[in-house]
Amino acid sequence: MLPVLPPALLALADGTVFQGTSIGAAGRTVGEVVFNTALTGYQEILTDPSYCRQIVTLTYPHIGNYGVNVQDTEASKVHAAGLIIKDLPVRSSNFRQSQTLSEYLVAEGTVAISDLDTRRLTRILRTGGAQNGAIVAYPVGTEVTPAMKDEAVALARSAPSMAGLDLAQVVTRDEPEVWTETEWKLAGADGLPGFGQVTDAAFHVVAYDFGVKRNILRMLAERGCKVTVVPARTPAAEALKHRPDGIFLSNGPGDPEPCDYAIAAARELIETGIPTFGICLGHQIMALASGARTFKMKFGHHGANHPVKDLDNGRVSITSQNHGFAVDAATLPANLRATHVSLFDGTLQGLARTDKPAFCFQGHPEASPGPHDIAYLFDRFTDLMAQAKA
Ligand SMILES: NC(=O)CC[C@H](N)C(=O)O
Repeated sequence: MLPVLPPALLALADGTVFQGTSIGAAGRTVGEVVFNTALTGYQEILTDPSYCRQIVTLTYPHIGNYGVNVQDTEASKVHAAGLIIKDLPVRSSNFRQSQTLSEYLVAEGTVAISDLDTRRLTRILRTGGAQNGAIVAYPVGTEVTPAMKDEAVALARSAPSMAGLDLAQVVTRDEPEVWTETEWKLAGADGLPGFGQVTDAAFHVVAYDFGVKRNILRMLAERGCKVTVVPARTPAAEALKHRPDGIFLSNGPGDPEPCDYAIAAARELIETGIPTFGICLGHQIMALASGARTFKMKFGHHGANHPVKDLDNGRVSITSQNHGFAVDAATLPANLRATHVSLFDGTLQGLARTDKPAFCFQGHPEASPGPHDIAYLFDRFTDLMAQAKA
């Protein structure tokens, strides 16, 4: 006999209510509901700090097939406000599995819902744009009433709008940390699976943690960087005390515009001429620091198969994406040029300063999860640092 599962509701601020099954922690959650089209990588998505205050709908129907493991986490905890999926397989299997997805969600206190029509939900979000929502998970056997649905809609409407929210301060760290761990390999230097360590670092990078993903730090370390990860509010003068060869501006949640402390630090650091690389929120912060503007997109880009064109050589990369804001191409100052563009909607994907060794990318070259086509941007950063040192 199949187990009786606890009921759950997903309510959207527009009044739409879906009934499904709770597959995570009991309780309630609110956030901006977005959809991600990646086929795999749910653990990396859940733990990506950029999803703070967002409830993620995964459009791929079977989620949980390979459980979760110790290595694939992008941060020390789940950051997504909630998870929405179509179907949780009864069994999961993988040689690295340490928990099932459901066990993990319960342990992390993450409220999640399955067994609802995620295609219908995605169409609502795509047509009307991302909107706030709430998931309410009830105890087994609860009879869901119309009053409970009304209450869930009211909860969805109580969530603040993402526009104007500085969430980098919410997810950043308190103290600096030195990072030396390289990428996970099936067979490392000793022939065993595991992460490596950077030895004899060629470069020292100061990385601003606005919600940094671990794979970014690993890809920097893999390329010979010792990374000092610093809190979001670190003033430029403080960062310079580390005598960095390069400055990295990380990804992160929320609206870039209110992050005035980060914009000011980035402006000052880029001015020094130290090579600077920004990813996602870091790209937006570099653009704002250079005088461009950002705007809130209708439903953003969240997936692992977005084609992006490199305007310098025409090369198209399939990329990982997760952003709800973008830099307005019409506002670029004379010293900021477009280097990459999305082939989905023509929005800006990459920028470079014409007067300083600083560049940035809107998508996720660390691709965790996702394809590695555009990992060359990390090499561009180490090349810039090598040139500056020579
Ligand atoms: N992944 C990110 O860094 C996202 C940046 C920003 N929070 C956005 O939604 O656009």
